[in-house]
Amino acid sequence: MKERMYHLNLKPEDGARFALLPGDPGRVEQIAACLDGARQVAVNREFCTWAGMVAGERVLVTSTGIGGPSAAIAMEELASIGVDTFIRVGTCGGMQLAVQGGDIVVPTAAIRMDGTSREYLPVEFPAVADFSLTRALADAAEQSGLRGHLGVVQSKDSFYGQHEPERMPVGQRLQADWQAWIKGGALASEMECAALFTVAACLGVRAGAVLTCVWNQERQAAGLSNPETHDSGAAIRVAVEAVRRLTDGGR
Ligand SMILES: O=P(O)(O)O[C@H]1O[C@H](CO)[C@@H](O)[C@H]1O
Ligand SMILES: O=c1cc[nH]c(=O)[nH]1
Repeated sequence: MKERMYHLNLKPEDGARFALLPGDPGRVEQIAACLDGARQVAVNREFCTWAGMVAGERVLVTSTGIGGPSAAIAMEELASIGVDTFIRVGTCGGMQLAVQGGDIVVPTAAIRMDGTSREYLPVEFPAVADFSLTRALADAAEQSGLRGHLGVVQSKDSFYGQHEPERMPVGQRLQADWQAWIKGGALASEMECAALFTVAACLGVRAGAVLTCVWNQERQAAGLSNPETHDSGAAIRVAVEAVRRLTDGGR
């Protein structure tokens, strides 16, 4: 029998062309429930993998855990068993006032404030989502009827550096950068897109993402209503519909 992947515990014969990548292992089963004939394939550390079918195409669902290092590991090991199309199905916090809890965000690119992507390519190299994949995600999001946003997201390594920067010795820098990202139009903040888009460029595979906005700290600070949601159902449906569109001749 062939060797299993060191972290994901998958065998080469478990491979597929498509992978859906939530950060949270708790989201894997919810995504798998939208596939045909899904079953669990492997579990190790934060990496839980199920496999099922969409429009006759085998699709893997693998959790990446939180942050760039484990997301890069998941992408590397999945690519080594044949995955060439990756869709992160994640969550984010809104930065622009128009991006509210419950909205869908489809990233076109990610600000590389993470550490992992810098161990792949110099920081001047942009972390860009695959165009055909992003178009399929944006079309599927539009069809969903939910409020959706297409644009740049910010990827960082410290969740609490985002939410409590004033506690950090480098807080002034974090806050100044945060305001600059907002002025530049960054829609939302999350933790994996920059690593995934950069590693995908290095591996010659496609990567995109669809994110559920869970809340918006800027709306809170401005005294505006700040609806909060932890339901990723709509983003999951958008991701599965995008896979369907890509398997229907969109490649
Ligand atoms: O819900 P997931 O996909 O994990 O995404 C977001 O949630 C985590 C932080 O709470 C980070 O991984 C961030 O990117
Ligand atoms: O505010 C948020 C919400 C989700 N994920 C993040 O990284 N930040």
